[in-house]
Amino acid sequence: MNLLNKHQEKMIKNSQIPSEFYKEYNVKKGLRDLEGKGVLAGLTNISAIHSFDEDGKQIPGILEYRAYNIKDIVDDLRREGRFGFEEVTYLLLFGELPTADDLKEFQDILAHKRILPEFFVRETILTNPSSDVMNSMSRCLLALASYDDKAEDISIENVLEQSLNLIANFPLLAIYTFQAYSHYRKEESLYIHYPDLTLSTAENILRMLRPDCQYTDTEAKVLDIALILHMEHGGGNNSTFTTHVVTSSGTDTYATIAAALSSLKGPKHGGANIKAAKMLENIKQNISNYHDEAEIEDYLYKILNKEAFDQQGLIYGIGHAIYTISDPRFEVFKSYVASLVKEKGMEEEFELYERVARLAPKVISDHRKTYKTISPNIDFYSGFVYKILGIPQELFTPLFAIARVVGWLTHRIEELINMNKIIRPAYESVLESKNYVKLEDR
Ligand SMILES: CC(=O)SCCNC(=O)CCNC(=O)[C@H](O)C(C)(C)COP(=O)(O)OP(=O)(O)OC[C@H]1O[C@@H](n2cnc3c(N)ncnc32)[C@H](O)[C@@H]1OP(=O)(O)O
Ligand SMILES: O=C([O-])CC(=O)C(=O)O
Repeated sequence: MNLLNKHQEKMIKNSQIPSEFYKEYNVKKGLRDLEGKGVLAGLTNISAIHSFDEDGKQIPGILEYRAYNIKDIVDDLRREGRFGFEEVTYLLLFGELPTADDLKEFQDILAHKRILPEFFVRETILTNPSSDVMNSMSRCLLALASYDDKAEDISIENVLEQSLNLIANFPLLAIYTFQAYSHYRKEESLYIHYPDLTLSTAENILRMLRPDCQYTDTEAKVLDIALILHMEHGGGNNSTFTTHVVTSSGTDTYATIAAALSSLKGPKHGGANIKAAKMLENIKQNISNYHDEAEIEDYLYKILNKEAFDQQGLIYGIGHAIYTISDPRFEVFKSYVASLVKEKGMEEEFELYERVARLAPKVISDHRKTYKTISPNIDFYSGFVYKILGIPQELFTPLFAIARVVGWLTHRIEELINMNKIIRPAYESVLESKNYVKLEDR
Protein backbone atom coordinates (compact mmCIF):
# COMPACT_ATOMS: atom_id res chain seq x y z
CA MET A 1 0.00 0.00 0.00
CA ASN A 2 1.49 3.36 -0.91
CA LEU A 3 1.57 6.22 1.56
CA LEU A 4 -1.21 8.18 -0.09
CA ASN A 5 -3.53 5.15 -0.14
CA LYS A 6 -2.99 4.72 3.59
CA HIS A 7 -3.97 8.35 4.22
CA GLN A 8 -6.83 8.13 1.78
CA GLU A 9 -8.34 5.18 3.64
CA LYS A 10 -8.06 7.16 6.88
CA MET A 11 -9.73 10.13 5.21
CA ILE A 12 -12.65 8.04 3.93
CA LYS A 13 -13.13 6.28 7.27
CA ASN A 14 -13.15 9.59 9.17
CA SER A 15 -15.49 11.28 6.70
CA GLN A 16 -18.20 8.66 6.78
CA ILE A 17 -21.45 9.35 8.62
CA PRO A 18 -23.80 6.41 9.24
CA SER A 19 -26.76 6.77 6.87
CA GLU A 20 -29.31 6.17 9.66
CA PHE A 21 -28.08 9.40 11.36
CA TYR A 22 -29.66 11.49 8.61
CA LYS A 23 -33.08 10.13 9.56
CA GLU A 24 -32.34 10.33 13.30
CA TYR A 25 -31.28 13.99 13.11
CA ASN A 26 -34.03 14.77 10.59
CA VAL A 27 -31.54 16.06 8.02
CA LYS A 28 -33.06 16.70 4.60
CA LYS A 29 -30.49 15.16 2.23
CA GLY A 30 -30.05 17.46 -0.76
CA LEU A 31 -32.35 19.86 1.12
CA ARG A 32 -35.23 17.64 0.03
CA ASP A 33 -37.88 16.04 2.27
CA LEU A 34 -38.57 12.30 2.22
CA GLU A 35 -40.95 12.67 -0.77
CA GLY A 36 -38.25 14.52 -2.71
CA LYS A 37 -39.84 18.00 -2.31
CA GLY A 38 -37.39 20.87 -1.83
CA VAL A 39 -37.11 22.58 1.55
CA LEU A 40 -38.64 26.07 1.24
CA ALA A 41 -35.59 28.37 1.16
CA GLY A 42 -36.96 31.59 -0.30
CA LEU A 43 -39.65 33.50 -2.15
CA THR A 44 -39.45 34.74 -5.72
CA ASN A 45 -41.32 36.87 -8.23
CA ILE A 46 -39.26 35.69 -11.18
CA SER A 47 -40.61 32.32 -12.25
CA ALA A 48 -42.87 29.50 -11.14
CA ILE A 49 -42.64 25.75 -11.70
CA HIS A 50 -45.71 23.53 -11.25
CA SER A 51 -45.67 19.75 -11.20
CA PHE A 52 -48.45 18.94 -8.72
CA ASP A 53 -52.01 20.29 -8.53
CA GLU A 54 -53.62 21.70 -5.37
CA ASP A 55 -54.65 18.20 -4.26
CA GLY A 56 -51.08 16.95 -4.55
CA LYS A 57 -51.78 15.04 -7.79
CA GLN A 58 -48.96 14.92 -10.35
CA ILE A 59 -49.56 17.08 -13.42
CA PRO A 60 -47.61 17.74 -16.64
CA GLY A 61 -45.00 20.38 -15.84
CA ILE A 62 -45.71 24.10 -16.26
CA LEU A 63 -43.02 26.79 -16.29
CA GLU A 64 -43.90 30.48 -16.07
CA TYR A 65 -41.51 33.41 -16.53
CA ARG A 66 -42.86 36.40 -14.59
CA ALA A 67 -46.25 34.60 -14.56
CA TYR A 68 -46.38 34.00 -18.33
CA ASN A 69 -46.42 30.39 -19.51
CA ILE A 70 -43.26 29.69 -21.55
CA LYS A 71 -45.34 27.76 -24.06
CA ASP A 72 -47.36 30.95 -24.81
CA ILE A 73 -44.14 32.98 -25.07
CA VAL A 74 -42.55 30.50 -27.49
CA ASP A 75 -45.77 30.00 -29.53
CA ASP A 76 -46.11 33.75 -30.07
CA LEU A 77 -42.48 34.14 -31.16
CA ARG A 78 -42.80 31.18 -33.51
CA ARG A 79 -46.06 32.50 -35.02
CA GLU A 80 -44.67 36.00 -35.51
CA GLY A 81 -41.24 34.76 -36.70
CA ARG A 82 -39.55 37.10 -34.19
CA PHE A 83 -36.28 36.54 -32.30
CA GLY A 84 -37.12 36.46 -28.60
CA PHE A 85 -33.96 36.21 -26.46
CA GLU A 86 -33.70 39.98 -25.89
CA GLU A 87 -37.46 40.32 -25.29
CA VAL A 88 -37.51 37.53 -22.68
CA THR A 89 -34.36 38.96 -21.07
CA TYR A 90 -36.27 42.24 -20.66
CA LEU A 91 -39.27 40.38 -19.22
CA LEU A 92 -37.15 38.49 -16.68
CA LEU A 93 -34.96 41.43 -15.64
CA PHE A 94 -37.61 44.14 -15.43
CA GLY A 95 -40.64 41.99 -14.64
CA GLU A 96 -42.93 43.19 -17.46
CA LEU A 97 -43.34 42.48 -21.17
CA PRO A 98 -41.62 45.27 -23.13
CA THR A 99 -43.55 47.54 -25.48
CA ALA A 100 -42.22 47.71 -29.05
CA ASP A 101 -40.33 50.93 -28.14
CA ASP A 102 -38.91 49.44 -24.92
CA LEU A 103 -37.74 46.45 -26.88
CA LYS A 104 -36.03 48.46 -29.61
CA GLU A 105 -34.25 50.57 -26.99
CA PHE A 106 -33.19 47.47 -25.03
CA GLN A 107 -31.91 45.66 -28.14
CA ASP A 108 -29.77 48.74 -28.93
CA ILE A 109 -28.40 48.83 -25.38
CA LEU A 110 -27.38 45.15 -25.52
CA ALA A 111 -25.91 45.49 -29.04
CA HIS A 112 -23.69 48.41 -27.99
CA LYS A 113 -22.53 46.58 -24.89
CA ARG A 114 -21.38 43.55 -26.92
CA ILE A 115 -17.75 44.56 -26.75
CA LEU A 116 -14.91 43.23 -24.59
CA PRO A 117 -12.19 45.49 -23.11
CA GLU A 118 -9.35 46.37 -25.47
CA PHE A 119 -6.79 43.52 -25.82
CA PHE A 120 -8.97 41.19 -23.67
CA VAL A 121 -9.18 38.56 -26.43
CA ARG A 122 -5.43 38.65 -27.08
CA GLU A 123 -4.28 38.84 -23.46
CA THR A 124 -6.82 36.67 -21.65
CA ILE A 125 -8.81 34.50 -24.04
CA LEU A 126 -6.03 33.38 -26.34
CA THR A 127 -3.63 32.60 -23.53
CA ASN A 128 -3.76 29.24 -21.78
CA PRO A 129 -6.91 27.88 -23.45
CA SER A 130 -8.62 24.96 -21.73
CA SER A 131 -10.64 22.15 -23.26
CA ASP A 132 -13.28 23.02 -20.68
CA VAL A 133 -15.04 26.08 -22.04
CA MET A 134 -17.01 26.55 -18.81
CA ASN A 135 -13.78 26.83 -16.81
CA SER A 136 -12.37 29.24 -19.40
CA MET A 137 -15.49 31.37 -19.08
CA SER A 138 -15.11 31.51 -15.28
CA ARG A 139 -11.48 32.55 -15.70
CA CYS A 140 -12.53 35.31 -18.12
CA LEU A 141 -15.21 36.52 -15.72
CA LEU A 142 -12.76 36.92 -12.86
CA ALA A 143 -10.36 38.66 -15.24
CA LEU A 144 -13.12 41.04 -16.37
CA ALA A 145 -13.48 42.23 -12.77
CA SER A 146 -10.04 43.83 -12.98
CA TYR A 147 -11.22 46.02 -15.88
CA ASP A 148 -14.20 47.33 -13.87
CA ASP A 149 -13.39 50.25 -11.53
CA LYS A 150 -16.66 49.61 -9.73
CA ALA A 151 -16.39 45.80 -9.56
CA GLU A 152 -17.18 45.74 -5.84
CA ASP A 153 -20.09 48.20 -5.97
CA ILE A 154 -23.27 46.22 -5.21
CA SER A 155 -25.75 49.09 -5.57
CA ILE A 156 -28.69 48.02 -7.76
CA GLU A 157 -27.79 50.64 -10.36
CA ASN A 158 -24.26 49.30 -10.73
CA VAL A 159 -25.25 45.62 -10.59
CA LEU A 160 -27.80 46.24 -13.37
CA GLU A 161 -25.09 47.87 -15.48
CA GLN A 162 -22.75 44.91 -14.84
CA SER A 163 -25.58 42.49 -15.57
CA LEU A 164 -26.29 43.99 -18.98
CA ASN A 165 -22.58 43.90 -19.80
CA LEU A 166 -22.37 40.23 -18.87
CA ILE A 167 -25.55 39.20 -20.70
CA ALA A 168 -24.31 40.97 -23.84
CA ASN A 169 -20.81 39.49 -23.63
CA PHE A 170 -21.41 35.89 -22.52
CA PRO A 171 -21.76 34.75 -26.18
CA LEU A 172 -18.36 36.30 -26.97
CA LEU A 173 -16.70 34.65 -23.96
CA ALA A 174 -18.13 31.23 -24.86
CA ILE A 175 -17.42 31.31 -28.59
CA TYR A 176 -13.99 32.96 -28.40
CA THR A 177 -12.72 30.63 -25.65
CA PHE A 178 -13.97 27.71 -27.75
CA GLN A 179 -12.17 29.09 -30.84
CA ALA A 180 -8.95 29.47 -28.83
CA TYR A 181 -9.24 25.85 -27.65
CA SER A 182 -9.94 24.58 -31.21
CA HIS A 183 -6.93 26.44 -32.52
CA TYR A 184 -4.32 25.73 -29.87
CA ARG A 185 -5.46 22.28 -28.76
CA LYS A 186 -7.00 20.83 -31.92
CA GLU A 187 -4.92 22.61 -34.54
CA GLU A 188 -7.95 24.13 -36.28
CA SER A 189 -7.79 27.54 -37.95
CA LEU A 190 -8.46 30.45 -35.63
CA TYR A 191 -11.56 32.62 -36.24
CA ILE A 192 -12.40 35.60 -34.07
CA HIS A 193 -15.36 37.21 -35.80
CA TYR A 194 -16.72 40.43 -34.31
CA PRO A 195 -20.43 40.42 -33.44
CA ASP A 196 -22.73 42.41 -35.72
CA LEU A 197 -24.65 45.22 -33.95
CA THR A 198 -27.74 44.64 -36.08
CA LEU A 199 -28.11 40.94 -35.25
CA SER A 200 -29.87 39.10 -32.40
CA THR A 201 -27.98 37.09 -29.77
CA ALA A 202 -28.75 33.77 -31.50
CA GLU A 203 -27.63 35.05 -34.91
CA ASN A 204 -24.44 36.46 -33.45
CA ILE A 205 -23.61 33.12 -31.80
CA LEU A 206 -23.81 31.31 -35.15
CA ARG A 207 -22.02 34.16 -36.92
CA MET A 208 -19.09 34.09 -34.47
CA LEU A 209 -18.92 30.29 -34.44
CA ARG A 210 -18.88 29.53 -38.14
CA PRO A 211 -15.78 30.18 -40.26
CA ASP A 212 -17.89 31.80 -43.03
CA CYS A 213 -20.30 33.57 -40.61
CA GLN A 214 -23.23 32.00 -42.50
CA TYR A 215 -26.42 30.47 -41.05
CA THR A 216 -30.01 30.05 -42.10
CA ASP A 217 -32.93 31.89 -40.51
CA THR A 218 -34.39 28.55 -39.33
CA GLU A 219 -31.12 27.62 -37.59
CA ALA A 220 -30.93 30.95 -35.77
CA LYS A 221 -34.62 30.78 -34.75
CA VAL A 222 -34.21 27.26 -33.36
CA LEU A 223 -31.18 28.38 -31.35
CA ASP A 224 -33.12 31.42 -30.12
CA ILE A 225 -35.92 29.19 -28.77
CA ALA A 226 -33.36 26.84 -27.18
CA LEU A 227 -31.82 29.81 -25.35
CA ILE A 228 -35.23 31.04 -24.16
CA LEU A 229 -36.10 27.62 -22.75
CA HIS A 230 -32.86 27.62 -20.72
CA MET A 231 -33.01 31.14 -19.30
CA GLU A 232 -34.61 30.66 -15.93
CA HIS A 233 -35.76 27.94 -13.57
CA GLY A 234 -36.65 29.28 -10.13
CA GLY A 235 -34.40 29.98 -7.17
CA GLY A 236 -33.73 26.40 -6.08
CA ASN A 237 -31.88 24.88 -9.04
CA ASN A 238 -28.25 24.26 -8.09
CA SER A 239 -26.65 27.16 -10.00
CA THR A 240 -29.31 29.74 -9.12
CA PHE A 241 -29.28 28.72 -5.48
CA THR A 242 -25.48 29.09 -5.63
CA THR A 243 -26.10 32.61 -6.95
CA HIS A 244 -28.35 33.38 -3.96
CA VAL A 245 -25.88 31.90 -1.46
CA VAL A 246 -22.85 33.71 -2.88
CA THR A 247 -24.74 36.99 -3.37
CA SER A 248 -25.86 36.87 0.27
CA SER A 249 -22.24 37.15 1.43
CA GLY A 250 -22.04 40.61 -0.20
CA THR A 251 -19.46 39.62 -2.81
CA ASP A 252 -19.17 41.12 -6.32
CA THR A 253 -21.08 40.20 -9.48
CA TYR A 254 -18.09 38.61 -11.27
CA ALA A 255 -17.27 36.26 -8.38
CA THR A 256 -20.94 35.36 -7.98
CA ILE A 257 -21.44 34.45 -11.62
CA ALA A 258 -18.16 32.49 -11.73
CA ALA A 259 -19.55 30.38 -8.86
CA ALA A 260 -22.85 29.86 -10.70
CA LEU A 261 -20.95 28.74 -13.83
CA SER A 262 -19.00 26.25 -11.74
CA SER A 263 -22.24 24.77 -10.47
CA LEU A 264 -23.92 24.61 -13.88
CA LYS A 265 -21.13 22.57 -15.45
CA GLY A 266 -21.80 19.61 -13.14
CA PRO A 267 -23.14 16.53 -14.96
CA LYS A 268 -26.21 16.33 -12.70
CA HIS A 269 -27.16 19.89 -13.72
CA GLY A 270 -26.37 21.74 -16.99
CA GLY A 271 -23.44 19.46 -17.81
CA ALA A 272 -25.99 16.68 -18.37
CA ASN A 273 -26.54 17.92 -21.93
CA ILE A 274 -23.01 16.87 -22.99
CA LYS A 275 -23.31 13.63 -21.04
CA ALA A 276 -26.69 12.81 -22.62
CA ALA A 277 -25.26 13.28 -26.13
CA LYS A 278 -22.20 11.14 -25.29
CA MET A 279 -24.40 8.50 -23.66
CA LEU A 280 -26.57 8.22 -26.79
CA GLU A 281 -23.42 7.77 -28.90
CA ASN A 282 -22.28 5.08 -26.49
CA ILE A 283 -25.66 3.32 -26.69
CA LYS A 284 -25.49 3.41 -30.51
CA GLN A 285 -22.06 1.77 -30.42
CA ASN A 286 -23.12 -0.96 -28.03
CA ILE A 287 -26.43 -2.18 -29.35
CA SER A 288 -26.83 -4.13 -32.55
CA ASN A 289 -30.42 -3.22 -33.37
CA TYR A 290 -31.82 0.30 -32.77
CA HIS A 291 -35.34 -1.14 -32.95
CA ASP A 292 -34.89 -3.88 -30.36
CA GLU A 293 -36.45 -2.45 -27.21
CA ALA A 294 -35.38 -5.40 -25.04
CA GLU A 295 -31.74 -4.86 -26.06
CA ILE A 296 -31.96 -1.11 -25.35
CA GLU A 297 -33.58 -1.78 -21.98
CA ASP A 298 -30.82 -4.26 -21.05
CA TYR A 299 -28.16 -1.72 -21.93
CA LEU A 300 -29.89 1.05 -19.95
CA TYR A 301 -29.95 -1.28 -16.99
CA LYS A 302 -26.19 -1.79 -17.38
CA ILE A 303 -25.71 2.00 -17.33
CA LEU A 304 -27.85 2.24 -14.20
CA ASN A 305 -25.89 -0.60 -12.65
CA LYS A 306 -22.54 1.20 -13.26
CA GLU A 307 -21.47 -1.48 -15.75
CA ALA A 308 -21.56 0.71 -18.85
CA PHE A 309 -20.90 4.21 -20.20
CA ASP A 310 -19.25 6.43 -17.53
CA GLN A 311 -20.01 3.97 -14.70
CA GLN A 312 -21.69 6.60 -12.56
CA GLY A 313 -25.06 4.82 -12.53
CA LEU A 314 -26.93 7.77 -14.09
CA ILE A 315 -29.03 7.86 -17.24
CA TYR A 316 -28.42 11.45 -18.30
CA GLY A 317 -31.23 13.71 -19.46
CA ILE A 318 -33.75 11.70 -17.44
CA GLY A 319 -35.33 12.63 -14.11
CA HIS A 320 -35.87 15.94 -12.41
CA ALA A 321 -35.88 17.31 -8.88
CA ILE A 322 -39.28 18.98 -9.40
CA TYR A 323 -41.00 17.80 -12.58
CA THR A 324 -42.98 14.57 -12.48
CA ILE A 325 -45.03 13.65 -15.56
CA SER A 326 -43.11 15.96 -17.89
CA ASP A 327 -40.65 18.84 -18.24
CA PRO A 328 -42.48 21.40 -20.43
CA ARG A 329 -39.18 22.46 -22.00
CA PHE A 330 -38.56 18.88 -23.15
CA GLU A 331 -41.99 18.90 -24.80
CA VAL A 332 -41.29 22.15 -26.69
CA PHE A 333 -37.87 20.87 -27.78
CA LYS A 334 -39.39 17.60 -28.95
CA SER A 335 -41.78 19.41 -31.28
CA TYR A 336 -38.84 21.32 -32.80
CA VAL A 337 -36.66 18.26 -33.14
CA ALA A 338 -39.39 16.39 -35.00
CA SER A 339 -39.52 18.96 -37.81
CA LEU A 340 -35.72 19.44 -37.96
CA VAL A 341 -34.82 15.75 -38.20
CA LYS A 342 -36.89 15.32 -41.35
CA GLU A 343 -35.06 18.22 -42.97
CA LYS A 344 -31.66 16.72 -42.02
CA GLY A 345 -32.53 13.04 -42.68
CA MET A 346 -31.78 12.02 -39.08
CA GLU A 347 -35.00 10.08 -38.47
CA GLU A 348 -33.27 6.86 -37.36
CA GLU A 349 -31.22 8.57 -34.65
CA PHE A 350 -34.30 10.52 -33.53
CA GLU A 351 -36.27 7.29 -33.20
CA LEU A 352 -33.51 5.88 -30.99
CA TYR A 353 -33.65 9.03 -28.81
CA GLU A 354 -37.43 8.60 -28.54
CA ARG A 355 -37.08 4.97 -27.52
CA VAL A 356 -34.51 5.79 -24.84
CA ALA A 357 -36.70 8.67 -23.58
CA ARG A 358 -39.61 6.23 -23.25
CA LEU A 359 -37.71 3.26 -21.78
CA ALA A 360 -35.26 4.98 -19.40
CA PRO A 361 -37.86 6.31 -16.91
CA LYS A 362 -39.29 2.80 -16.63
CA VAL A 363 -35.84 1.24 -16.08
CA ILE A 364 -35.04 3.81 -13.35
CA SER A 365 -38.41 3.42 -11.60
CA ASP A 366 -38.09 -0.37 -11.65
CA HIS A 367 -34.62 -0.33 -10.12
CA ARG A 368 -34.47 2.72 -7.82
CA LYS A 369 -36.67 3.90 -4.99
CA THR A 370 -38.62 6.71 -6.66
CA TYR A 371 -41.38 8.77 -5.08
CA LYS A 372 -42.68 10.39 -8.23
CA THR A 373 -43.00 9.77 -11.95
CA ILE A 374 -39.67 10.08 -13.78
CA SER A 375 -39.58 11.71 -17.20
CA PRO A 376 -36.99 13.16 -19.60
CA ASN A 377 -35.69 16.66 -18.84
CA ILE A 378 -34.54 19.56 -21.03
CA ASP A 379 -30.97 18.23 -21.25
CA PHE A 380 -32.11 15.09 -23.05
CA TYR A 381 -32.82 16.74 -26.42
CA SER A 382 -30.84 19.97 -26.23
CA GLY A 383 -27.58 18.26 -27.30
CA PHE A 384 -29.38 16.57 -30.18
CA VAL A 385 -30.74 19.94 -31.36
CA TYR A 386 -27.25 21.48 -31.12
CA LYS A 387 -25.79 18.52 -33.02
CA ILE A 388 -28.33 19.13 -35.81
CA LEU A 389 -27.20 22.77 -35.83
CA GLY A 390 -23.58 21.63 -36.19
CA ILE A 391 -22.62 23.05 -32.80
CA PRO A 392 -19.65 21.23 -31.20
CA GLN A 393 -20.20 19.33 -27.95
CA GLU A 394 -17.79 21.53 -26.00
CA LEU A 395 -20.30 24.37 -26.42
CA PHE A 396 -23.44 22.57 -25.22
CA THR A 397 -23.20 23.62 -21.55
CA PRO A 398 -21.75 27.08 -22.39
CA LEU A 399 -24.89 27.70 -24.49
CA PHE A 400 -26.94 26.86 -21.40
CA ALA A 401 -24.85 29.42 -19.49
CA ILE A 402 -25.33 32.13 -22.15
CA ALA A 403 -29.06 31.79 -21.46
CA ARG A 404 -29.08 31.08 -17.71
CA VAL A 405 -26.88 34.06 -16.87
CA VAL A 406 -30.07 36.11 -17.30
CA GLY A 407 -31.83 34.07 -14.61
CA TRP A 408 -28.80 34.19 -12.29
CA LEU A 409 -28.46 37.95 -12.53
CA THR A 410 -32.19 38.52 -12.04
CA HIS A 411 -32.07 36.36 -8.90
CA ARG A 412 -28.95 38.19 -7.71
CA ILE A 413 -30.82 41.48 -7.97
CA GLU A 414 -33.87 39.98 -6.21
CA GLU A 415 -31.60 38.75 -3.38
CA LEU A 416 -29.94 42.19 -3.07
CA ILE A 417 -33.28 44.03 -3.04
CA ASN A 418 -35.04 41.81 -0.52
CA MET A 419 -32.80 39.87 1.79
CA ASN A 420 -29.74 41.55 3.25
CA LYS A 421 -29.12 38.43 5.33
CA ILE A 422 -26.28 35.99 4.88
CA ILE A 423 -27.47 32.45 4.01
CA ARG A 424 -26.10 30.19 6.66
CA PRO A 425 -27.82 26.84 7.34
CA ALA A 426 -26.67 24.56 10.16
CA TYR A 427 -24.65 21.32 10.22
CA GLU A 428 -24.93 19.24 13.38
CA SER A 429 -21.66 17.69 14.55
CA VAL A 430 -22.01 13.97 15.28
CA LEU A 431 -18.57 13.71 16.93
CA GLU A 432 -17.90 13.26 20.63
CA SER A 433 -15.28 15.72 21.99
CA LYS A 434 -11.82 14.20 22.66
CA ASN A 435 -8.93 15.18 24.90
CA TYR A 436 -6.02 16.59 22.82
CA VAL A 437 -2.97 14.25 22.53
CA LYS A 438 0.56 15.69 22.35
CA LEU A 439 2.74 14.66 19.35
CA GLU A 440 5.10 12.49 21.40
CA ASP A 441 2.16 10.59 22.93
CA ARG A 442 0.36 9.65 19.67
C1 LIG B 1 -31.16 21.52 -16.27
C2 LIG B 1 -31.05 20.43 -15.32
O1 LIG B 1 -30.31 20.54 -14.39
S1 LIG B 1 -32.14 19.13 -15.52
C3 LIG B 1 -31.32 17.78 -14.72
C4 LIG B 1 -30.14 17.30 -15.52
N1 LIG B 1 -29.49 16.14 -14.91
C5 LIG B 1 -29.55 14.91 -15.44
O2 LIG B 1 -30.17 14.68 -16.46
C6 LIG B 1 -28.74 13.84 -14.72
C7 LIG B 1 -29.57 12.58 -14.52
N2 LIG B 1 -30.64 12.80 -13.55
C8 LIG B 1 -30.39 12.83 -12.22
O3 LIG B 1 -29.27 12.64 -11.76
C9 LIG B 1 -31.55 13.10 -11.28
O4 LIG B 1 -32.77 12.76 -11.89
C10 LIG B 1 -31.62 14.59 -10.84
C11 LIG B 1 -30.29 15.00 -10.21
C12 LIG B 1 -31.92 15.49 -12.01
C13 LIG B 1 -32.73 14.74 -9.82
O5 LIG B 1 -32.40 13.94 -8.74
P1 LIG B 1 -33.43 13.62 -7.58
O6 LIG B 1 -34.20 14.83 -7.26
O7 LIG B 1 -32.67 12.98 -6.48
O8 LIG B 1 -34.42 12.62 -8.30
P2 LIG B 1 -35.51 11.65 -7.64
O9 LIG B 1 -35.88 12.05 -6.25
O10 LIG B 1 -36.62 11.54 -8.62
O11 LIG B 1 -34.67 10.30 -7.61
C14 LIG B 1 -35.13 9.13 -6.98
C15 LIG B 1 -34.10 8.04 -7.17
O12 LIG B 1 -33.94 7.76 -8.56
C16 LIG B 1 -32.60 7.99 -8.95
N3 LIG B 1 -32.55 8.63 -10.24
C17 LIG B 1 -33.26 9.72 -10.65
N4 LIG B 1 -32.90 10.04 -11.91
C18 LIG B 1 -31.97 9.14 -12.29
C19 LIG B 1 -31.24 8.96 -13.47
N5 LIG B 1 -31.41 9.75 -14.51
N6 LIG B 1 -30.37 7.94 -13.54
C20 LIG B 1 -30.20 7.10 -12.49
N7 LIG B 1 -30.86 7.24 -11.32
C21 LIG B 1 -31.74 8.24 -11.24
C22 LIG B 1 -32.01 8.91 -7.88
O13 LIG B 1 -30.62 8.78 -7.79
C23 LIG B 1 -32.73 8.42 -6.64
O14 LIG B 1 -32.14 7.23 -6.21
P3 LIG B 1 -31.48 7.11 -4.74
O15 LIG B 1 -32.56 7.49 -3.79
O16 LIG B 1 -31.04 5.69 -4.67
O17 LIG B 1 -30.36 8.10 -4.74
O1 LIG C 1 -34.52 23.02 -11.53
C1 LIG C 1 -33.58 22.23 -11.49
O2 LIG C 1 -33.24 21.59 -10.46
C2 LIG C 1 -32.75 21.95 -12.70
C3 LIG C 1 -33.29 22.55 -13.97
O3 LIG C 1 -34.14 21.97 -14.63
C4 LIG C 1 -32.78 23.84 -14.39
O4 LIG C 1 -32.01 24.48 -13.67
O5 LIG C 1 -33.16 24.28 -15.49
